[in-house]
Amino acid sequence: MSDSPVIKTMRVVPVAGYDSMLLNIGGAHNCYFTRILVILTDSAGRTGVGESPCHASTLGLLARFQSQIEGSELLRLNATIATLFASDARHQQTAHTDDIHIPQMNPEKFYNAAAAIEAALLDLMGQHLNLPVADLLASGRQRDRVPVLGYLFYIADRNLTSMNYQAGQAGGDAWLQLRHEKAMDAQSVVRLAEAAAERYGFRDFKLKGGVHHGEVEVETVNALLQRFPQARVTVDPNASWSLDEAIYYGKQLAGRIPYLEDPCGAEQGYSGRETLAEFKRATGIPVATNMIANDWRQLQHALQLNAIDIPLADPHFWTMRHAHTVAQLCQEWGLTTGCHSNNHFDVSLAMVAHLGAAAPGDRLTAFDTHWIWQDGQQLTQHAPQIRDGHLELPEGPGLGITLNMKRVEAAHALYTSLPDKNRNDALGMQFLIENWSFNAKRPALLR
Ligand SMILES: O=C([O-])C(=O)C[C@H](O)[C@@H](O)C(=O)[O-]
Ligand SMILES: [Mg+2]
Repeated sequence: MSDSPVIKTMRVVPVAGYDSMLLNIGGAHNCYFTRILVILTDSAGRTGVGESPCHASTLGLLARFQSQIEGSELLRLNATIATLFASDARHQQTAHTDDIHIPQMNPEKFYNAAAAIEAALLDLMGQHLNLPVADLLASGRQRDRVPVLGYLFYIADRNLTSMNYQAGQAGGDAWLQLRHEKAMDAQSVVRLAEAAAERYGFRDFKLKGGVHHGEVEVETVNALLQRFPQARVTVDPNASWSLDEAIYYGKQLAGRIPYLEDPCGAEQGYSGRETLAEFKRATGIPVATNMIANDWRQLQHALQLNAIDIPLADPHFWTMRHAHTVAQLCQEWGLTTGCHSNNHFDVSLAMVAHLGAAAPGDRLTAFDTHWIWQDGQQLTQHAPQIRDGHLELPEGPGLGITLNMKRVEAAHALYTSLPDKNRNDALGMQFLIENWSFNAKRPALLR
């Protein structure tokens, strides 16, 4: 394969940006969030990039993989990725998950590392072939824009902390201001949704639950539905409700929401897959998950139990190509394709755009993205755009993005300056509730 470009360098750049004090079952988002960029250069003088969540163990894995990537032939991408999988057999024994802020979950970050490398290789391959990455995924490009939802959070009062949360821009766009301000009740979440809809044109919303008592979160969903009667609104309590509670709240929302996300989880010796199956039978509400079907083995069990309808296959914890395979499976087996997200920069936004653009069929639920909380902090020359409730596929070959190296170096300098580089949502939460600690079965404010 002498005419293949060869990977010359692999640079791993941890980067940081700013976040709002967003509440979830794991606590409060820190004022900083961290990510990893994998930047590859090849012998044709091109640069490819991928992004992943940041964790010390992911950085360790990437350092280990560097010698397998440098010197490899771009056109042997399949073999290169297979070698990574073969070199890390442990990933097959442990369920992986994105939820790095939830302490008991597995810290093994193999998939995060492989996903960032694979995305960077696909970016280079697309540039080499003069094709967008969406055309390299097995179904090829199906659409030029992907429906995305407005991801809403309750926001704690940053003034109660000594942390470096940013203030909004007064007098400008309402979203850019409100996303930094306290929003702890239904009315202020509706105001946030209005501002997000005005800026991005959303017709779908997801409320991050697992924060207040379930009654309050149902009330917030009701308020959103009342304000946006045509919208698809849902809530994700991250399995903090018991099965009984989930059925109780589910029956209140049935018929008015398109699906519920991880309404309950493992309890009393039953797995989350088993309780979700019971929830579905009791309420008839479709179930989405990013907690209990995160690898092929978990997905198989979830489907055998008929526990889920929408596997939210995030390319960062499946890899882009495996997430696309999940989308194909959804298409063939009558499930709905969706995608989970964490905070991210615009390289991840481009990865999600290409995945969504290549997902086959029309049973696609609006994809998650946290980007609206990071909008303005892009690390590329032109970030992909969200307009009219859709994420637009960037133009050009590969991922269609070009890094802004000045911004990347600044984000790396910010990362280097941070005392605590792994995500820890308990820190901010302890300003609100003394000695607060994580409990998988309790919403964050119920202590
Ligand atoms: O759908 C989910 O479970 C998530 O988005 C997990 C995230 O970690 C979310 O809870 C967050 O960022 O606070
Ligand atoms: Mg979720």
